[in-house]
Amino acid sequence: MIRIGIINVSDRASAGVYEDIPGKAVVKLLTDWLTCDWEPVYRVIPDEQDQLEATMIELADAEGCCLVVTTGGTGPALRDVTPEATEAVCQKMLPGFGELMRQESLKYVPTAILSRQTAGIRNQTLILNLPGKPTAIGQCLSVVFPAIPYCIDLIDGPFLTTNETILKVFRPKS
Ligand SMILES: Nc1ncnc2c1ncn2[C@@H]1O[C@H](COP(=O)(O)OP(=O)(O)OP(=O)(O)O)[C@@H](O)[C@H]1O
Ligand SMILES: Nc1nc2c(c(=O)[nH]1)N[C@H]1C(S)=C(S)[C@@H](COP(=O)(O)O)O[C@H]1N2
Repeated sequence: MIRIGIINVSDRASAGVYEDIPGKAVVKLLTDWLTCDWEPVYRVIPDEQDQLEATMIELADAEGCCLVVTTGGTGPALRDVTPEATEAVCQKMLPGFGELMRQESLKYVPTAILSRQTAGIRNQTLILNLPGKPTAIGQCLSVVFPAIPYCIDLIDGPFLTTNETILKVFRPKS
């Protein structure tokens, strides 16, 4: 079974102050888009770098997720450490993901440039950061997702398929 990790990184959501809306939004989008069998491995944790790194490692190495999507903690605030945690656990960074998501987000908010969201590879797992704003989830994920299945092919992960009438993926012809 294909497994995809979702980590909602938020002090307030993890404390139950508000609902983990961004994490649930990721699950909903993937459910709508993916036609292959998959299951979410879901976590809600505070903005603590040690805990975030440990959770990313757990989902990648122990839970076998081919993709781990984080929400929140990408901004300039003191407690925002998601990109640092991502860099710490990845062997390779893929800065194009952050560049494209910021470019897309700028169509909606001038504060898009405040997100340091990035992506990287840990062994056979792609780790991708999204901002915590619930409205940012679809805006960011839909613009980068067309490249994600091929990225996972390149790290010898499972073959992801989508409903092409909703979201078309791109795989270069060999
Ligand atoms: N579940 C949610 N419901 C409503 N708004 C949310 C939710 N999650 C995030 N947000 C909004 O997105 C912003 C950024 O999310 P993020 O999770 O990074 O929050 P934050 O301000 O760093 O604080 P916290 O870590 O306590 O969530 C929040 O300030 C809030 O406005
Ligand atoms: N698409 C989109 N991107 C966005 C936003 C948004 O509302 N929509 N908010 C921005 C703001 S205000 C901040 S501070 C940064 C970081 O958010 P985070 O700390 O929740 O990850 O994301 C930015 N990117």
